[in-house]
Amino acid sequence: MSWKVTLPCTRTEAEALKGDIVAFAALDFPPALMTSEPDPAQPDAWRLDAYFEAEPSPADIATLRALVPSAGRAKAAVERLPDEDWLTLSQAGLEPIRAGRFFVHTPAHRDEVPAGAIAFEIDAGRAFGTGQHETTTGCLVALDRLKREGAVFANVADIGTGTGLLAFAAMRLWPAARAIASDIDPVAIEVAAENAAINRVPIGRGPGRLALAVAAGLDHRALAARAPYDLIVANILAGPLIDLAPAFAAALAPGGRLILAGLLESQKARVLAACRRRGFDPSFEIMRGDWPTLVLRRRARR
Ligand SMILES: C[S@@+](CC[C@H](N)C(=O)[O-])C[C@H]1O[C@@H](n2cnc3c(N)ncnc32)[C@H](O)[C@@H]1O
Repeated sequence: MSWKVTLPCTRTEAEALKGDIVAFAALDFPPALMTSEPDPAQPDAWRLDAYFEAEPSPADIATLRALVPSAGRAKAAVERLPDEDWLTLSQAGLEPIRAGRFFVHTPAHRDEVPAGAIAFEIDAGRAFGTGQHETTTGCLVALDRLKREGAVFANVADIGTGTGLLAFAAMRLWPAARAIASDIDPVAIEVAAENAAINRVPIGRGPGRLALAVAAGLDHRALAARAPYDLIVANILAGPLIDLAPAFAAALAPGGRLILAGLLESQKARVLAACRRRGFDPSFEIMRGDWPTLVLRRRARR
């Protein structure tokens, strides 16, 4: 059984909430959230729809209400849905994303892959990373730029992999690399494995293969055993990224690259300072909305 909560909102609010951004960035309870375009007959009637697996509590509704201040005291419509696939519902509105050479789409847009694109079909289901969020597209564009600049990576880690998308992208760009994708959330690793199968990403240990691990940060035997890496990607949040800076420095080879996302522009200086202290120099930055993606290089000497 699933539940749907609907609140009115403005177009600006709806656009800010589109996709999976909210489920990850603002809420501890990740309902599937989507904003709905208005009925053509009522072009100003935008609304926020949030799908829950269990009956939403008054606190859940209050949290949603805070996301759309224009709703004011408008009554939230709470609807109990028949046994539909609420995850499919939540993804139905996701348009494909282009980021660099990448094209990321849900099963509904399988037939729209442009010629020459590096395409991934991502069934986000219970994990973050449909490609809709600026932090994910920022990382995809950063990977694409590194490839265009001639970087070659043979040993890659994607920390906080969610759906697995960034690890898959790195493996398409550097097919001979061995890669490991980890997440603190075991469900994300299940989803990443499912997406690997959908996208024919070989799972395993050797070159050209992807290993998966449930781990907090780099704290896992498999992650330690594979170090030093020449590329680490981590789209998490500013706080954990700062905490992980020493571990990133220890796990990266001199000259190795670090791609960081999940921080807001206002948090960038703190993240950069933590990385500089640990022996990283900034290489370049990709800005998407309020979300910078930082690309850094580990100095030969710290
Ligand atoms: C913003 S999502 C990024 C997903 C995907 N990499 C992308 O770019 O779309 C962050 C992911 O990091 C995971 N995560 C959060 N803290 C973590 C930590 N300390 N170690 C490993 N994974 C973590 C979350 O479970 C979540 O799947």
